[in-house]
Amino acid sequence: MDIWNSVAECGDKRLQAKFKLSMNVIDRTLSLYGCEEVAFSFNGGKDSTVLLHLLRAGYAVAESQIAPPACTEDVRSRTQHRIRTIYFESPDVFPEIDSFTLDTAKAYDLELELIRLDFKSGLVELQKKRPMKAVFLGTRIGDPNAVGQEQFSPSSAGWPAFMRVNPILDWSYRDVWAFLLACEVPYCSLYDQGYTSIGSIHDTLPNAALCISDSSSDDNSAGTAEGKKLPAPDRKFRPAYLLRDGRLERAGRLKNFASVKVKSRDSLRENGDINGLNGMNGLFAAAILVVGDEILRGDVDDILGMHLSKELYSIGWTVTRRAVLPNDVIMTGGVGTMHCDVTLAGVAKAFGARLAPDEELEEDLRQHYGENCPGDENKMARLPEGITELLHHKDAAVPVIKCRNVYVLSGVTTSELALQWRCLLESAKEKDLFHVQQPFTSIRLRTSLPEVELAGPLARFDSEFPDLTIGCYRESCQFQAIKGGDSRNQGQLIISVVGKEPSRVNSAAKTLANAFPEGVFSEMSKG
Ligand SMILES: Cc1cc2nc3c(=O)[nH]c(=O)nc-3n(C[C@H](O)[C@H](O)[C@H](O)COP(=O)(O)O)c2cc1C
Ligand SMILES: Nc1ncnc2c1ncn2[C@@H]1O[C@H](COP(=O)(O)OP(=O)(O)OP(=O)(O)O)[C@@H](O)[C@H]1O
Ligand SMILES: [Mg+2]
Repeated sequence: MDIWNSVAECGDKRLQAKFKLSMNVIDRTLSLYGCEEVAFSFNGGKDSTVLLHLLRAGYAVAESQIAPPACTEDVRSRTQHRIRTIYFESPDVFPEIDSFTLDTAKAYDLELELIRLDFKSGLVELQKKRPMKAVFLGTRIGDPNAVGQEQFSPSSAGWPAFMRVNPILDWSYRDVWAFLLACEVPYCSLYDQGYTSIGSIHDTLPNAALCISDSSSDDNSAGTAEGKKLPAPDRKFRPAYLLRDGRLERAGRLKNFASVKVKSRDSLRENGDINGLNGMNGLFAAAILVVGDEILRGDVDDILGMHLSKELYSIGWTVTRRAVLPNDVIMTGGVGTMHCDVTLAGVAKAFGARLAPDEELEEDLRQHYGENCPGDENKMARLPEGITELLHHKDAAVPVIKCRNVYVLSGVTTSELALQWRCLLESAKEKDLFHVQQPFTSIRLRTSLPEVELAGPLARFDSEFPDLTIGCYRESCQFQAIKGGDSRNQGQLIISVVGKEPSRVNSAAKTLANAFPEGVFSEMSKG
């Protein structure tokens, strides 16, 4: 069956959506540059195999001008252009990959150019001999060299000039296999032997998560590449399409096993490693960003922000800032149906990451919303690439989204927020994300004394108890104003003494009370 029909009939909506977008990229490229001035970079890997078949389908339509599904690849064989294909040969490549590439080129009548130079020098030579305006690549998000790339990315500075076109940039590991299996196209035999991403013979092994004889890999939905045992040569492996957790795709690449680095203080800070940093300097501080025009307008109180402040305070963390931001403060992306799309775009921008579809969150949202999921085109499930972890909890319908040291909570009522907070704390404990600290303790004293009488003694206590935070504010200015009084001199003063050591807090409160006649202060109830 041809590609268009196979995808149309596979019943996989997500794959169909990805396919549509990719075909659009291919169509735009061919319209822009023409078949003559583009090339396909093919190396026999699974990603470039997917791309090959997308290109076959795309060229067929572009050249025949017959709309799918009437236009099949058979029609293409009667059209003029063979797909110009470049393959950089290397002595370090697996023989299976090499022969699959050559056999496939023959089977689909590709116009193959073999290059025996490194990528850069090879491309320089190619541009001299027969220039290309654009090159199709099977780069996908998550590939080390995908960072910063879009579907259309000009070649980097120092490289010959051409457009890198990445039609399957947003495809997940699962999408790749769904496509190859649905279209029943041949792929390199190594993938049936447990290889999930193929580099050179020196850096690639079958994926330990697919090892049959290793009991630790029976459930490959969890765990990371680092720390997994190297597979012994006599072990048997399941095929690549059975890897359930796409995040383990590169677990068989040797660089992964060697990459347990000693973290420097700078790298911890750069990566927002809150555990590491806090552990070193003893500062447990958080900032809260609340997004909502209605709060800025004064229509709604920032109840959620207050709630979170109290929760953080109750686990011994200091809140250094609580900022309320307008919904449109973040200008990149955020075209989804939910305001949290905007928030995540902001987080991505702050960390210099791009938003990419996340199949795990897509699945969560699908389960939560069922058929009514507004994230039809994966818009709601776009997460900052490479820095995001989803924290699932059995009691919460949607996970907390962790982007390095930023936690995105989506609760919109205090009870939803309270539930998410509890789930977050439990996940934090289980995964050792951040530490619950000794809680703060506080005493609040109310007085009718005028400010001038209090100012001197308070300043002295402040320096006498440097480990405590001593504050003073007027009670309920808002209340006075509503009643129509002059709020400046009305309402009692509240003195708050806050610290971690209850004995110190008590002692400060007593010292203060003793400095004035009896009965001047009354202690307020907690809360
Ligand atoms: C057709 C083609 C174009 C490339 N263009 C660039 C480029 O513009 N900038 C760059 O840094 N690397 C470029 N590369 C190199 C790749 O980003 C990457 O280094 C390469 O795929 C090697 O991956 P590996 O080291 O995992 O084998 C290009 C590679 C190919 C095949
Ligand atoms: N030797 C090569 N010759 C031509 N193109 C290449 C070569 N190596 C990489 N590429 C291009 O870079 C893309 C990304 O390579 P990558 O290794 O990530 O994917 P893949 O080889 O297709 O699949 P896998 O991840 O399973 O190895 C390829 O799809 C291909 O377009
Ligand atoms: Mg590869």
